[in-house]
Amino acid sequence: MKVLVINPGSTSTKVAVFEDESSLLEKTIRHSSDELKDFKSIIEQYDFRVNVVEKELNASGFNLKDFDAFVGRGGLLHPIESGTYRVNEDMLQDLKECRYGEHASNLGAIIAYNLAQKVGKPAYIVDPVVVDEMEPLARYSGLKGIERKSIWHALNQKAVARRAAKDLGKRYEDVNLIVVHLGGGISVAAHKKGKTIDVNNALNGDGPFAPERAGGLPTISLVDLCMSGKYTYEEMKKLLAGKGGLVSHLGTNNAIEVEERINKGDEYAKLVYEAMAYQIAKTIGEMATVLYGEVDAIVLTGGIARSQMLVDWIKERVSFIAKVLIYPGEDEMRALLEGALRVLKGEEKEKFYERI
Ligand SMILES: Nc1ncnc2c1ncn2[C@@H]1O[C@H](COP(=O)(O)OP(=O)(O)O)[C@@H](O)[C@H]1O
Ligand SMILES: CCCC(=O)OP(=O)(O)O
Repeated sequence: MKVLVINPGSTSTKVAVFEDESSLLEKTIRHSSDELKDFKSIIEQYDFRVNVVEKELNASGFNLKDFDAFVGRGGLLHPIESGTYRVNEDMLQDLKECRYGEHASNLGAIIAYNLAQKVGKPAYIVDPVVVDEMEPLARYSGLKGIERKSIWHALNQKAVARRAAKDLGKRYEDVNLIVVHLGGGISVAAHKKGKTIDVNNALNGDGPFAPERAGGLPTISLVDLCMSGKYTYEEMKKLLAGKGGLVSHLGTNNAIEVEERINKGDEYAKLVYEAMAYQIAKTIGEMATVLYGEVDAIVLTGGIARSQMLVDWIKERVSFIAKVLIYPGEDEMRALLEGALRVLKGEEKEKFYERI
């Protein structure tokens, strides 16, 4: 069975082809903040991202007719349980309207579906960024009517958490982990015996700043900026998610470039990068309290977990809590494949998304 996997992230588009469990192609195409800056919305990026996918397929001699199924990273829908969902009209409508917000992952289902339609095959998403297992206490903010939301790297966090539990010689359902995904956005989650009971909103809300996200901000200063007349509503949203974090301070979403600058003696770049590590460590500390200090391991994953510099800064501050395990990069492409295969092989029932 041949499956095409499409994973649009905020700083990259990842494309993979699998024949059953074997990988035939895995490509990551990175997008600089400069390259994406002129798109007014995520949906406007559709042609650009599809071209990226088609170019990779053509270059490697694949044809859409070769595929039995298409699977995309799942985007901003209403909160749902973990699983493999068949892409349907209800889902497409919410994603196209960006009813629950804008993020590159909204394009995963749309691209997978449109390519699948051309050859009459099914399209799926697996564990989208809105998988919600938060406990009631975690949902409260200090303002009635504003609820904390579970928007995170659910797909990779779940896959890597299972791998870490296995490496600890235990089942995922028997361990407590704090998992940190270090990507264009950063999510820090408390996994308690197989359920993610709390996580920062990696897109907009709380938690550390990230390569292209502002993270938690002093509220009155934020209100002042919103009311200053300098920015429209749309510009303000883009400032917080897209032009925040490293992009805001250093003009780039590329952590490798930041490290190059630091190695050449850029002191400001070093301060900003270390401040990001500081905020990540602080959020790990918060999640340790969520787990009453009973933490089997802290797990660092995502693209920036490849950075020795950032990992060392985080380790210095959190190693007293639990051992730190590093899984650089991500398992998202294989996790998407496995979710689709479970359904295609009849091992699991496909789920259907309904608009509410
Ligand atoms: N070897 C590396 N050292 C430091 N940072 C890295 C390395 N490889 C990738 N990155 C950074 O990881 C980030 C992207 O992470 P990734 O998980 O692929 O992101 P996303 O899926 O959110 O686009 C970028 O800032 C990129 O520069
Ligand atoms: C929308 C939450 C997940 C996220 O931030 O993904 P990226 O790091 O790919 O932007």
